[in-house]
Amino acid sequence: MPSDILIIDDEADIRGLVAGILEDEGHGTRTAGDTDTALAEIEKRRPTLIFLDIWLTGSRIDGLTLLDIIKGQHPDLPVVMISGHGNIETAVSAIRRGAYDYIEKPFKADRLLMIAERALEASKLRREVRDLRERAGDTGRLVGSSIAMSHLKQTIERVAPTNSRIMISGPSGSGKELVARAIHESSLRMDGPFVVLNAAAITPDRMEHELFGTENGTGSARNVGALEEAHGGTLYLDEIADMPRETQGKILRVLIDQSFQRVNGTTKVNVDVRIISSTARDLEHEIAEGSFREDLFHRLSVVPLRVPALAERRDDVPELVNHFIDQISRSTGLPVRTVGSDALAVLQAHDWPGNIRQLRNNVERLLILARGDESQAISADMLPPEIGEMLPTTPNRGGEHLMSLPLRDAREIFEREYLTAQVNRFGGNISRTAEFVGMERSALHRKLKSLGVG
Ligand SMILES: Nc1ncnc2c1ncn2[C@@H]1O[C@H](COP(=O)(O)OP(=O)(O)OP(=O)(O)O)[C@@H](O)[C@H]1O
Repeated sequence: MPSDILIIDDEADIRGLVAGILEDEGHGTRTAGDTDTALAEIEKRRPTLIFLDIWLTGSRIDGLTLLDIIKGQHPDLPVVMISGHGNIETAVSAIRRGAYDYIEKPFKADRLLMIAERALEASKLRREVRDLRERAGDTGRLVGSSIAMSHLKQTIERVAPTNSRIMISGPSGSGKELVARAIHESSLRMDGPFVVLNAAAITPDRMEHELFGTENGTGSARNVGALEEAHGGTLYLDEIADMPRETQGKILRVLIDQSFQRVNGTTKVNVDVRIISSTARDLEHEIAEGSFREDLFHRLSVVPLRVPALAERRDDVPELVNHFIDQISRSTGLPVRTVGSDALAVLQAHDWPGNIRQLRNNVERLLILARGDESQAISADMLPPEIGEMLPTTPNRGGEHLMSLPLRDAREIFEREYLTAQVNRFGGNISRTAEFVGMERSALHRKLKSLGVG
């Protein structure tokens, strides 16, 4: 993105000089000779960097007051003060008030460019860190207050500080990795690394390289493996059932010895790592089949923890939907939409075989594809067909969904639609209709009257 630098100085030749130097290096510039023009320029579009003269003769307010206003409105916008020889102290106090740096007149072109580039880089990094923090903090939060979820959160709090090995089981996409992260975040190792090794995504011949690292024969690591990287923290072994049997034996040795050797290595590497494993498969079955070592299972599964499928905690669906809408719109810039109660009812009734991951993907798709006015709630008829079609709908009611109505109202709508269609089908002949639908003629008459049909 091109930079857009605003230069605020009461002296036209200084403004011209600074703008010239910056433009020669490809920066975009704007200038302002007084504080009101400056505020108007900032209002027009937020610049990426500001050079601000401390002494502004002929302006309504002085440079420092303008700095306070800018920092109040745009705390992340870097401001570099331009100071004369006599007011270095003021420049220093400006830094205390939030300025990024100051440059003293007369200045060399190199120094001006260096300060500008450093300020732009620092502000870019700050923005990136904030985005990452926001995203990390957000994805790390376990959303849901259903009984099943509250239970899970309580268990996490209890087991997190204990350091014991945990085996998390649960269907794919149910949140096992998020649970492992939550355990790490509330453990005494929270300042250490959280390393993920997904056994399902690594070919058996690469597994030991990834887990133990490699050595070049001289005793030092060529590649550091996941175990070594996780020293002082937590190693999350995702889909542990996919570990080759031979590697299982080696992991068992690590658990017993608290040390291992790198591939092609001679040195003994000592590590202090807490292992959390996960499985979407039934490990007892894998053990019976002979594909998973029972002794390793018992070592890894000191505390077994089960993450329920989304279908077992449908109460969480509305909260999750709103959480994902916020999260997705923040990271993609898509507008935040509300979801109507009819659509929520359908989402809640769906079985979600792909669990929370599938729900999240559908929310994302909804936000991208949702038609209509942004301020209008997303209704049931906007849902992807495979979600909505599994449930009864009322085709002639403009998208209103039966699932959003109490039984009495839903039944009335259904009866009206059904009987109207049957009466039409028999050309208005009530006797034939009554015979087909299995009612007495007189009872059908009364029914049609009460429903306002005919
Ligand atoms: N309780 C929750 N609150 C908020 N987001 C959640 C929750 N559970 C899961 N998610 C989100 O759902 C997605 C899938 O979760 P995760 O990767 O933890 O599932 P998993 O069970 O480890 O999946 P897999 O079995 O495929 O490895 C992620 O985007 C995660 O952030």
